[in-house]
Amino acid sequence: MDSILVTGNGALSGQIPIAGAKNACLTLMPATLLSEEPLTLTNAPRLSDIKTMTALLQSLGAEVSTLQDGQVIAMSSHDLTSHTADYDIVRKMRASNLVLGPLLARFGQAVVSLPGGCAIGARPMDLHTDGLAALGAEIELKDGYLHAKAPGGLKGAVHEMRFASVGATENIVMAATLAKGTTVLKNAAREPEIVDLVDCLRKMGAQISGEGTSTIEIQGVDRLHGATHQVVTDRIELGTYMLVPAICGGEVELLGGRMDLVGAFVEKLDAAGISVEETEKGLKVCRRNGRVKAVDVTTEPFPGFPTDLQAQMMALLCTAEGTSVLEEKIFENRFMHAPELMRMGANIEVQGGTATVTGVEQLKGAPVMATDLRASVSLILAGLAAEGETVVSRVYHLDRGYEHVVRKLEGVGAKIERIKS
Ligand SMILES: CC(=O)N[C@H]1[C@@H](OP(=O)(O)OP(=O)(O)OC[C@H]2O[C@@H](n3ccc(=O)[nH]c3=O)[C@H](O)[C@@H]2O)O[C@H](CO)[C@@H](O)[C@@H]1O
Ligand SMILES: C=C(OP(=O)(O)O)C(=O)O
Repeated sequence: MDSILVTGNGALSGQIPIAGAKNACLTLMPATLLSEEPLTLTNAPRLSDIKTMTALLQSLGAEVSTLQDGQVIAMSSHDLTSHTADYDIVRKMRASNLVLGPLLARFGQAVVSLPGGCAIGARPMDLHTDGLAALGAEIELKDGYLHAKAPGGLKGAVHEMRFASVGATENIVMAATLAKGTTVLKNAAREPEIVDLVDCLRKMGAQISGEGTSTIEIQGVDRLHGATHQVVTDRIELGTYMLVPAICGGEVELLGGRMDLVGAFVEKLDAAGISVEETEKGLKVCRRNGRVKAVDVTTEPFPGFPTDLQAQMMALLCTAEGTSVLEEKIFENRFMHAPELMRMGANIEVQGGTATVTGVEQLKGAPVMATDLRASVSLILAGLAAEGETVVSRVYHLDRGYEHVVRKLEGVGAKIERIKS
């Protein structure tokens, strides 16, 4: 298994291009199942998760090809040969469950493995199935698989979710595009990836309003057609690289960065003494003066502070002046990076969903292990700021969500290399 060697190298400056969003692309790809005409995505990120979704769609009989070094994904679901998302694929990647809504809507049947849990916590699907049942689907659990059918087609309904789940919103909205009549989804998720999905569905002929708010209304149509759509900027990759000058010093411009994607995160950076400025090409970030200040952070659904940036923010706060309290409210087990950061000299106490971080003057390089996607990049950030060498093992987690991480960080002066095993 490959590892990454990082050697602390002081302040880092330059530009980093930001890719299309993994979490948007992984919901846009299953949208191809809603139409027999081709769907083309541009600005796709080059990630192993995208390859996993490609394999899943191909296992259903869809044609998927990647062009322009993986940045364009051309898909066609004219004839499908299967309606089953196999456990072997779903257990690798929870986003596989996003084929449920589209398959059910267009074919009236779907068999999708439950994802089970992962390193960060449980990944239940009750909110997805409750919403689809409200649209008339009959769903039962057999052998670890959800067997869903809607022989007479789905019917629009008013449905309120008890929690604004991103995945459930995506499945329900996609299913409702082909349902008979109007669906009103209340307490819907407001994440930019939902807005991007709705933009794409609208290009395919769907009639939807209210995306980006808590109430989304979908007027079902008989069929959707082909479209071409550009994947929105990855706000999590953006936030991650915004932390490079914050933790190391220097000034970095994030090409393609947008303030509206990272509002709550920028507020916390500002309180910590980091300046973020809009430029013609994106966002420019640098430390205002001296050491970063401690700040308290609570993860929340959008527009709150994202759970997917909590591990990276913790790496920064390990070096801050004072004590910060981080509360993780989305996933019950998302502090696996804390003990690894402590191997680098960080002072962190974890109790349940709360981590108390008292900043230290200097982190020290160490061999550490990535336990999940965002944990792995938090260890790289810590390694960039640490004295000496840090070796991050199990980097296959990183490949799920960060394209060309070595090249991007070398571009701003980091000493980083991938060690092939
Ligand atoms: C609200 C939130 O921050 N969602 C994040 C979540 O999306 P993802 O779609 O994976 O998860 P959800 O938005 O559904 O929310 C997660 C929370 O809801 C609970 N839950 C979810 C579905 C369900 O049917 N029943 C249920 O109880 C989960 O146990 C968890 O506590 O992970 C993605 C990858 O990290 C992030 O990009 C999303 O921003
Ligand atoms: C945890 C993540 O992804 P997934 O939900 O696909 O596991 C993530 O993007 O940080």
